[in-house]
Amino acid sequence: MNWKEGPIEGVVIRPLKRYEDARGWLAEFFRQDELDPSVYPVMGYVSLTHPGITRGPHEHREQTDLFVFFHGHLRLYLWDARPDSPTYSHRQVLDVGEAHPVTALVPPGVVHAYRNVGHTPALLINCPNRLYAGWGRREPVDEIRHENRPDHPFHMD
Ligand SMILES: Cc1cn([C@H]2C[C@H](O)[C@@H](COP(=O)(O)OP(=O)(O)O[C@H]3O[C@H](C)C(=O)[C@H](O)[C@H]3O)O2)c(=O)[nH]c1=O
Repeated sequence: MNWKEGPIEGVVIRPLKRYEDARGWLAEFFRQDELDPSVYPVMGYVSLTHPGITRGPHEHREQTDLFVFFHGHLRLYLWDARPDSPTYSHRQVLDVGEAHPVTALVPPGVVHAYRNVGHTPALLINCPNRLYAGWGRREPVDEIRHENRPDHPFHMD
């Protein structure tokens, strides 16, 4: 697969506005009056990733992720693997975290992964619009874990 660097339709990267004062800082990471109802979060989780570790590449069939990158130094990779997308075969790579705090809205079918390229653990918050394993954790997890496919085309340089 020949990936081309370029924007991916439906991916929205927004800088976090940090309200800083002598006590520290505060930043909003989503508001319903700034989101389409179809992607309103229904849950949230936080994960910590150690230096040098990669999470992904993963993909969802129905779920939209709303990632919040705000702590540590992560390199985010996105691949448009949707054959019917006008930006099919586009790839986006961006460094995010403490120095570049952002939210990243990632639609279903956009493959995503991130690597901790810093020297300290990195935190991530995700507020997806689907419950993990459905209501009461009774459904299959909506996730394709490409890292388990030796021949996957989602290479992170
Ligand atoms: C996501 C999630 C995971 N878990 C449990 C399942 C495992 O026992 C453990 C670690 O989960 P996982 O190995 O899926 O974590 P990652 O590899 O970081 O993947 C997560 O972050 C990447 C970026 C993705 O895109 C995945 O969809 C998301 O699962 O937490 C839960 O209990 N609830 C949850 O909402």
